This record gives sequence, C-alpha cells and structure tokens, in this order.
Amino acid sequence: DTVKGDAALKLGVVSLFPEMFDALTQHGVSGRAVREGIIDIGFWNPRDYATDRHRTVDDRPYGGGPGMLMKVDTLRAAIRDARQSLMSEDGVPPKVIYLSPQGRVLDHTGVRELADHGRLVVVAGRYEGIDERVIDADIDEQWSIGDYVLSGGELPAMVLMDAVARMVPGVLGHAQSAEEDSFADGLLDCPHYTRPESIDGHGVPPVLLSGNHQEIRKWRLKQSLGRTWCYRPDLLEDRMLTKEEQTLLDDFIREYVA
Ligand SMILES: COc1ccccc1CNc1ccc(C(N)=O)cn1
Repeated sequence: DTVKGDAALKLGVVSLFPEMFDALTQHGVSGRAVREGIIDIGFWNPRDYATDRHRTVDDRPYGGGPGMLMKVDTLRAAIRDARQSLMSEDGVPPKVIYLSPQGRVLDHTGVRELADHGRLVVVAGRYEGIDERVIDADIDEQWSIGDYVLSGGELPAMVLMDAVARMVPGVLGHAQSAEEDSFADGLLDCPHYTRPESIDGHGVPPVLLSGNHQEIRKWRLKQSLGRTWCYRPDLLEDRMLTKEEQTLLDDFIREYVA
C-alpha cells in the first residue's frame, strides 16, 4: 500500500486489524480529509508477511508466563515497508511511534509536535505487546493515550491520528476552528446552545441572542476561563492570562462565590 506524494499529512499504520480504521477513514471530518487527499493513510499488516501455512503473527514469550507477543519477523517486515514508503524524496524518514501504556501521555502539546512532523508511522500492538529489541531498533517514540490498558493499540492509534489530523490546515474547513478548539488556547470549552430556545423551561443565556458579537466573545471567554478554574485549575497554572482574561476570570469568581 503506497502513500500519495502531496498530502499535507502522511500516515502509515502497522496493524493486524486495518479494517478497524474504517472508523477514521470512512466517516466524518477525517474521512473527508482522506477522500480529498489532504491526509493519506497507508496500511501494512504483519500477517501479509507471514510465510508459514497458518500465517502466524504471534509468538511465545521467553521466560514463560501467560499471553503472547507479536512475532518479530512479520512485525519488523511491516514496519520496514511502512517506513520506506513514508520516506521523503530527500530521504527524511517518518517518525515511527508505538502506542503503549509505557508511552508519553498524549496531550495538546504532544499532538501539535506530532502534527508538525507531517509523516508518521503508527504501530498498533496486540497480545501483550512487542519484543523490547524491536522497540529499541525500530520505534522512535512511545505514546500513550492515558493510564489504562486496552486490548490493542488500534483504538489509541485512531485517537492520536484523529487529534493530529485536526491540526492539518483544511481538515476542519474554516481554519480558525482548530485554534478555537478549547485545548488549543489551553482552556476548557464554553457552554454551547442551539434550538429550541427553551428546553423543559430552561432558556439560552440572553447575550447569545443579542447579536452583540463583542459581548458574545467576552461571555464565551469568561465561561471558558471560569469552567477551567472550576474543573481544571491545573491548566491555569502554566497559562498566562491577558489583562482582559484576568478581569473576566475575576468577575466569574466573584459571581460564582457570591
Ligand atoms: C496489553 O496491551 C498492550 C501491551 C503493550 C503494548 C500495547 C498494548 C496494546 N494495548 C494498549 C495500547 C496502548 C494503550 C494506551 N494507554 O495508549 C493501552 N493499551
């Protein structure tokens, strides 16, 4: 499976279950980006490199114990081909990442770093994982989507790929919405409202019906700041606040504790 030349983001996936990635390639914003060629995704399945009659892709762990590991030769062959296919014309290799609970926990900063690289091979582990020597030899970075264990790396890979895809210009349509993404400016999102105007007697904040765009912008910023202060004060620790933001937050807190 080759990756087209001119896509803004080139992704290679090494997985035993490539059909799982239909969730990303066949639906929604990411599906359109793939269809339009903004993002190109190629798949390499270790099972296609198996030469034995049973097409074996797992192997037993030295030292015994429960569970299996991904078979080394079929895995390495798939990673090698994906890596070569995503090598740039002037020989710059892609970044090869492996999703595992041992990895760096993904956050907005990490998503931006990965998106800036532009060419990624994502390796999805199955069973109990992969041989440590393959990690040392073939994996550039290990990443985790959070402190929990899943049955495979495919779902974490799709989470990472979707977050990275949203960073690519043109994927989200109107460009500024990537910046408006709440974590883009380090704050939680403001509340959102749509029709009907009243739900079980609960109305919409009047400012949003006022048509006063400056007041609406300030209200939304105040709500983002206030909600961040309430639910994720840690995010405010390493985020500088402008004078306007500080004033809005002070107002929110004054009203909140009143
Ligand atoms: C027992 O599974 C493994 C054991 C070792 C490596 C990979 C796997 C595949 N599972 C994963 C993968 C990633 C994450 C994460 N938190 O990003 C969670 N689970």
